Amino acid sequence: MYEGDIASVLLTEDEIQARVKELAVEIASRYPVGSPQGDLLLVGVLKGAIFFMTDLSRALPIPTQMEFMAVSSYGSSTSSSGVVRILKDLDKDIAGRNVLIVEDIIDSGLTLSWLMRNLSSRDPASLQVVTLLRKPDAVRTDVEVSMIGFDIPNEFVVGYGLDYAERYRDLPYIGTLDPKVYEGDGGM
Ligand SMILES: O=P(O)(O)OC[C@H]1O[C@H](OP(=O)(O)OP(=O)(O)O)[C@H](O)[C@@H]1O
Ligand code: HPA
Ligand SMILES: [Mg+2]
Repeated sequence: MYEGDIASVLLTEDEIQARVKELAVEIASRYPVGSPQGDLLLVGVLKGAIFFMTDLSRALPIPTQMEFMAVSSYGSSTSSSGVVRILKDLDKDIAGRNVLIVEDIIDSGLTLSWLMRNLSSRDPASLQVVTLLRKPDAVRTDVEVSMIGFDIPNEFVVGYGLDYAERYRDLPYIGTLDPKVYEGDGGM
């Protein structure tokens, strides 16, 4: 599939699945069952986090509830537009809840810092973040990320939910995209 478009496999399906299980254990240790704030509320950031969210929630040994928010800042580019747009907001009020943002990747960190500001203004009891991937540039932003699956090099990656112009999300692994695919789009 996508013959010739993937330059290299960065994380195999097995590596991703093993790390998701470790993250689930880490998350469960932070949220005691039976808290007065109710079940942990996972907020998945669409569309990129779709597979991470569904795999993580099923690996978690504690009861969780799910909400989704859709935001976009990349569109058909390999660099952030710098403008975060809400395409779909949460359905429920998160005031007084323990909220865990589930992200696929923190790259420039712009989306997450915007999300943290937006969600903390809704008065959750607690607000933490788990991301599957983080790139080095994100370290320069001031957002505190509680749990990280993998730190990866500064290359545009696709697969396991991550897209380029809406393609490649359906790959079960994460790979780097051959630059010939995005040459001329003005991105990285
Ligand atoms: O740290 P940043 O530089 O802000 O990049 C990270 C964000 O960018 C991607 O979303 P995108 O805007 O591509 O929307 P998508 O999830 O629907 O693909 C990704 O899924 C993160 O949410
Ligand atoms: O490397 C990336 N790949 C796909 N989507 C992204 N959104 C931010 N960084 C990336
Ligand atoms: Mg995208």
